[in-house]
Amino acid sequence: MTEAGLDLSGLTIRAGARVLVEDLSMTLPTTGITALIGPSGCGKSTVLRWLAGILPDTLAAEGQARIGGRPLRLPDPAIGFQPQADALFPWLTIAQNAALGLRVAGLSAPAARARVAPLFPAFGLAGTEAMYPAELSGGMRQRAAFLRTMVRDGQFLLLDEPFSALDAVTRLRLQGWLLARLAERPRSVLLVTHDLHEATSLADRILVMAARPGRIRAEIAVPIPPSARSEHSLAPLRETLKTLLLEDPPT
Ligand SMILES: Nc1ncnc2c1ncn2[C@@H]1O[C@H](COP(=O)(O)OP(=O)(O)OP(=O)(O)O)[C@@H](O)[C@H]1O
Repeated sequence: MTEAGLDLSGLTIRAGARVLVEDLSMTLPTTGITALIGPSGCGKSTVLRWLAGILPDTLAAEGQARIGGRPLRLPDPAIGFQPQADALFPWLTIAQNAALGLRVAGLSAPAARARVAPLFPAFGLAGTEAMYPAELSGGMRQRAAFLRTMVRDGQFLLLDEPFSALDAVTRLRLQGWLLARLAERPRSVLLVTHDLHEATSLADRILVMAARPGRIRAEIAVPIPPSARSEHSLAPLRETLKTLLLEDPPT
């Protein structure tokens, strides 16, 4: 791992007497995509929420995390978190939604608006500033959510199933679009997904979680360079992942 990467160790999360996540450790380098996969309910979103500093008070957590050697703050300015689906507020305009993360971080409304305004064209959202989420397509809403997450400039982006609500073509376009944004401004992405095609085609590394309690059961590097990845070349890796996931008994 590079010096300024994120190191998480010994994370245990409990809901009362129930252990949701047990002794989970992982590292994230400063750039690249790490996919986090695992059966439904194994604790993927819970781990992301803890890293983002928004775990509900009803859950108790212990564990250590450091970024480049310094302790992680909860919440930490180096971390950007995007919850499941697009999670835009329907009563706010796209410009207000996009500026929300900066407002929460303490910027005034005019300063936050000034920061997000120039980014609308690069996110394919020019002309949507005064519109409301319901007036946009699913792909545009998702790009607005990305804009809100990425404008905060955290080095580590935690993305919880960012493409799952999109149709297949929009999903492919947006996956390519995300790779282009990361090529412009390299960051480290922790991508939660249920889609093995998505995990194998985008990630450098795949962490497989097991359930009850949630823990990492395998870490698999994707051995094929992105330019050489194809349905055919990735098929054996997908089979390996499918086997690992099916070994976990259903809830
Ligand atoms: N606030 C909470 N209080 C009690 N239990 C919770 C709470 N939040 C999550 N859980 C439980 O923690 C477990 C993990 O949930 P989580 O949403 O993290 O799983 P997941 O792997 O992200 O699932 P999915 O893939 O279906 O989104 C589940 O059993 C869930 O019921």
